[in-house]
Amino acid sequence: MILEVDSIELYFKNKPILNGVYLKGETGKITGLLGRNGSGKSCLLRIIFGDLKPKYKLIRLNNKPILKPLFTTKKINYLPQYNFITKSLRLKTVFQLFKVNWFDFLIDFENFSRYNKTKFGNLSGGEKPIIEIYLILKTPGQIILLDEPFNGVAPIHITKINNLIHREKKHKIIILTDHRYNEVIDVCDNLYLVKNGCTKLVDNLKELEVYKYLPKSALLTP
Ligand SMILES: Nc1ncnc2c1ncn2[C@@H]1O[C@H](COP(=O)(O)OP(=O)(O)OP(=O)(O)O)[C@@H](O)[C@H]1O
Repeated sequence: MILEVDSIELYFKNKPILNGVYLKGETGKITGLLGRNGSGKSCLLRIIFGDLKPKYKLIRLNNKPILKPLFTTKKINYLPQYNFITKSLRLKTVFQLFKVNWFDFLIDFENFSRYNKTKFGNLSGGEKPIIEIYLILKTPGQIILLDEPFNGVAPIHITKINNLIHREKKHKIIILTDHRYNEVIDVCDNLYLVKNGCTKLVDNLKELEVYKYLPKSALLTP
């Protein structure tokens, strides 16, 4: 499946945020969005999900225009920047509600086994997104949007999440954004830079410095 987002124009009051954005995601590929704070990455994900209505947008799936919000089609799962799981629910109940296997989760994240009766709200700031990312990736849906999945997550768990994303991408379109650019570069097949309201497909990582998203010499040398 191919998802294309085209000609997005978004304003808040009269302030232009996005203007002429194009983005493409494909099954089997992970697409990354990089950009400075406030460049419009989260807005773009919300426009794709369908809960933010821009002045103009074109969204196509396999070349066919999609006119209703994608979230109404059950094809798409979205990880927002805020925690979306009810704090008072115990983890085992959360997994039951999402119809995701708790014991499969423990194969990847064995140190959560002690938490099966713990309430979601009692997890640490970095543990909560691990649960939410896992559920978003494992719930049926062919398009996955992840807004800052690595935020607050320890490096060892980022590696596990990246492995999981790699496994899931075989039958999904995955689009993610995060400021941990090394991790984004590492996991993504395609990268876009969001700048001045537009997207630029990044052909060469050096462009991230040229377009002043990264300071000079920030890229890790092999
Ligand atoms: N509901 C809103 N009303 C007015 N302005 C908004 C609203 N939501 C977002 N904005 C503005 O739109 C711009 C883009 O916001 P967005 O959250 O998409 O940025 P971002 O690239 O995701 O930033 P960050 O990397 O800091 O999360 C910002 O200038 C923000 O202040």
